[in-house]
Amino acid sequence: MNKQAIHINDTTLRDGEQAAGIAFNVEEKIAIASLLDSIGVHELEVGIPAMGHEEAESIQRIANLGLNAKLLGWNRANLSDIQASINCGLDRVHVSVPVSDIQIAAKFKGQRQLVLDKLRDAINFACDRGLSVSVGGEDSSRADESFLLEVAQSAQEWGAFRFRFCDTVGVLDPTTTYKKVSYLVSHLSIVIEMHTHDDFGMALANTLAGVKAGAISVNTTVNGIGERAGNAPLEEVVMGLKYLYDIPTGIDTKRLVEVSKLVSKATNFPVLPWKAIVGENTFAHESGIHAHGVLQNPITYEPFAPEDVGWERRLVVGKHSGRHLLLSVLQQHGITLGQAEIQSVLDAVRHQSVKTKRSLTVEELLSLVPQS
Ligand SMILES: CC(=O)SCCNC(=O)CCNC(=O)[C@H](O)C(C)(C)COP(=O)(O)OP(=O)(O)OC[C@H]1O[C@@H](n2cnc3c(N)ncnc32)[C@H](O)[C@@H]1OP(=O)(O)O
Ligand SMILES: O=C(O)CCC(=O)C(=O)O
Repeated sequence: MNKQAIHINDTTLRDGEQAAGIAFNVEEKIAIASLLDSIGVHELEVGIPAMGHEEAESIQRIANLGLNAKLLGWNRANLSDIQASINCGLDRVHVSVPVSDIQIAAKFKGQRQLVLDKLRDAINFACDRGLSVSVGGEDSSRADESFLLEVAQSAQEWGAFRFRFCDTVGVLDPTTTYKKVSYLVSHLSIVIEMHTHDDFGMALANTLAGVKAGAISVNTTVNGIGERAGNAPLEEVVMGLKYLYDIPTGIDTKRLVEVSKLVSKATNFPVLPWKAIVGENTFAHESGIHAHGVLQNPITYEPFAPEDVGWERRLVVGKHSGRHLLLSVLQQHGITLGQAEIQSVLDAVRHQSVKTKRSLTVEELLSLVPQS
């Protein structure tokens, strides 16, 4: 596999915000864009200029920040959408066309030729105005492969610099993704970008499979927010590339938790504790056997060091804890117990944990230690 650095095009501010129930205000969009830029994300899909009003204002204000990241506006294959992007001060536009017959029937009267005509007009309009044009094949995964290739090759010929392969309803698995993306890569000279959804929990796996097949740009969202089950999470893609494929992104991974917290607050949706990379349990150890291993060597139960993403390791006492963890925690508080005493504290910990349905605080643990 080619190990060239992968380009991250984060769409938290476009597809991420399309999640039902999420609506960022201007200040939140600016704060998210600025933080993503400061950790080194290469490109930001900042929104949909054709929505007008507050959305256009936030895009305009982000464009005026002078960020290092390239900024991209999402557009339908409509000249008025592209004009709205220009009016926001963007010089890079993404033009989306439906490519599966299911989508073409719903949007373009079932006419494949209309897809090509509208795309050609949109690319010409944008290129004539000096814009860089990225093209997206909506529902690429369910499209007829020869028509998908025809659209992508036409986009390349008309001047697009990139083609986005969209698994719009998240129906691919990694093997199929690899085959489909390899086919496109072998017939195109422009960059292929992956855009995946998590309807079957495959968004990360399919993004990585696309990279393996030769895609060198990927669409992500912070915490995986996005339409329905969401998109490929930024934090998972960056850490997956780094540790599973040894592929650099140049992103400051130590701030991924900070980014996750900002976006979680702005969305008003909490991150689940067991969410990969950024969930608060990802470096918490309670179970006896795990804690025993981690106390000897953290790599027994951690794939990488917590500091790598901005977390700290937590050893917590609860229902599944064992003697070694208990002894270690108590020792930190100057308490040494014998075998019989430690077993009775452990029994009390289990009882209290079930009663309160959570781990114990240190104070609660200490209160269970018999006074000598
Ligand atoms: C897979 C994706 O995520 S695609 C991105 C989807 N994102 C969103 O929809 C969020 C933002 N959307 C919006 O604010 C609005 O839908 C707008 C401003 C884009 C359009 O709003 P409205 O004019 O009210 O139209 P509405 O959303 O009801 O319908 C969509 C229209 O776009 C057309 N359309 C859909 N996709 C495309 C496309 N790729 N290129 C051109 N036209 C398209 C539809 O056929 C329909 O056209 P019609 O009005 O002539 O029937
Ligand atoms: O960019 C496109 O073409 C569509 C992107 C998208 O959000 C999707 O297909 O899920």
